[in-house]
Parts: sequence; structure tokens; C-alpha cells
Amino acid sequence: MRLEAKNLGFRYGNGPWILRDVNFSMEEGERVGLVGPSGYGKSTLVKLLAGYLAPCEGEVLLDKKPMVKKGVCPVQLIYQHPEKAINPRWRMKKVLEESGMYREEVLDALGIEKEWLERYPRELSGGELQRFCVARSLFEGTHFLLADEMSTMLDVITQAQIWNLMLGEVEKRNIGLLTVTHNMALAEQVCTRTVNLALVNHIKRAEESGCKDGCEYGTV
Ligand SMILES: Nc1ncnc2c1ncn2[C@@H]1O[C@H](COP(=O)(O)OP(=O)(O)OP(=O)(O)O)[C@@H](O)[C@H]1O
Repeated sequence: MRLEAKNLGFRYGNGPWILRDVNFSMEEGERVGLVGPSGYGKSTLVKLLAGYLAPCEGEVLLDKKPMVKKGVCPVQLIYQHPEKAINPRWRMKKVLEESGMYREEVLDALGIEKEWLERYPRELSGGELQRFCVARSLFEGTHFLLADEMSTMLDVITQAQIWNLMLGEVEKRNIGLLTVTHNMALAEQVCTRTVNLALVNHIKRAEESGCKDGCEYGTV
């Protein structure tokens, strides 16, 4: 399976363009790091790829076809802010059951304690909640996992625990992983290649990157 952004353009409402003519593609089994300075549109791009936002220009394709909106999406996004990703009115057990991810071995590997399952999201810390988001994203139908600064808010032990579990699953199931990060050491350790959004976005950045008209960039 191939995930592709084709001539993607996006702006929030009538605001300035955030992304323009962005071309990007990745295959299942690849681990790609998405890097670039703050505010350059990394989170926006992953939200577009996961279907959370609709493009203003261009399209997102899965195996050359537009993504189907019905059913569970094969492209899963793990947010920086887990509290925004989980229904506040559901207990955690229900959150996992709904995604079909109530799997003991995953819960154990992520250090999810049994007692947390009876709690509501507001009764968990950010790090505890993020473990549930990771568990939920690894359901059977996942082919691409987009991790947006997933571990920034966690202590190093929890970070290592979550990355170990995730990388194990990604490898075992040949999932494609796109990870947004400011941490180059993490990108080098986890990824098979990196993409710098500053170089593939045809917006306002041309002078900054020293490119003149005709400079070839945009396709990764
Ligand atoms: N909901 C929104 N409405 C309007 N503008 C937004 C919205 N979300 C983000 N932006 C703007 O879009 C631009 C890109 O934001 P985005 O979060 O995608 O960047 P980023 O590269 O992920 O940044 P960071 O590395 O700091 O997380 C920023 O200028 C931001 O202020």
C-alpha cells in the first residue's frame, strides 16, 4: 500500500497558505521522519494525510485512490495532545473495546495498569492517556501510523516503552510510520529516511532555502 500527497495545498479559512504544491509519498514498511522548523505545517500535513482536514488543493491518495471516509481509517494519527483525541465521556475500557484493541499483551507492553481501564480520560495523566492512544491506533486495519510529536510530553522511560512497543508492531505488521519530531536523534534512531518540510513546501520559503525560480524541489 502507498500513501501519497499530490500537489497538496492548504490554508485555514481565509488565512495565509500553509502548504502549497506539496508532494510526498511513502510505502508500507517505511519509517519516515517529518522534520522542519516550528510553524512550517508539519502537524497540518499529517492531519491532511490522516483525513482529519480536507485539502484546499490537490489530494491524498491511498494506492492511487482517494481515501474512503466510511469505516475505520487505515491511516491512524497519534496526536501530541492525547486529551483531544479521546471521548471524554467514555471510560478507557470502552475506548479500547470500540477500536477492537483490548489486547492484554499490548496493554502490558505499554504499561497500562488494569485499574486505569475503569477511569475516564480526565482521571489519567497525559503520559498514561497517550499509552491508550498508541494502543488504540494499532488495531488490525492500520496500514499507516502518523505520530505527531507523540512522546514529547513523556518521561524518558515511558518514551522508550512506547517506542519499543510501537516499533515492534510496525515491523511485525509492515506498517508505514511517519513521525513528526524536532528530535533529530530520535529521527535518526527510528527512521529509514527523513523529509524536511521546509524543502518540499512551495510556500514563502523559497528565498529562505536559497532557491531561485526553476529550482527543483517538491517531490520526495
Ligand atoms: N486551527 C488553526 N487555525 C488557524 N491557523 C492554524 C491552525 N492550526 C495551525 N495553524 C497555523 O498553521 C501554521 C502551521 O501550523 P502547524 O501546527 O501545522 O506547524 P508545525 O510545523 O507542526 O509546528 P510545530 O513544530 O510548532 O508543532 C502555523 O502558522 C499555525 O499558527
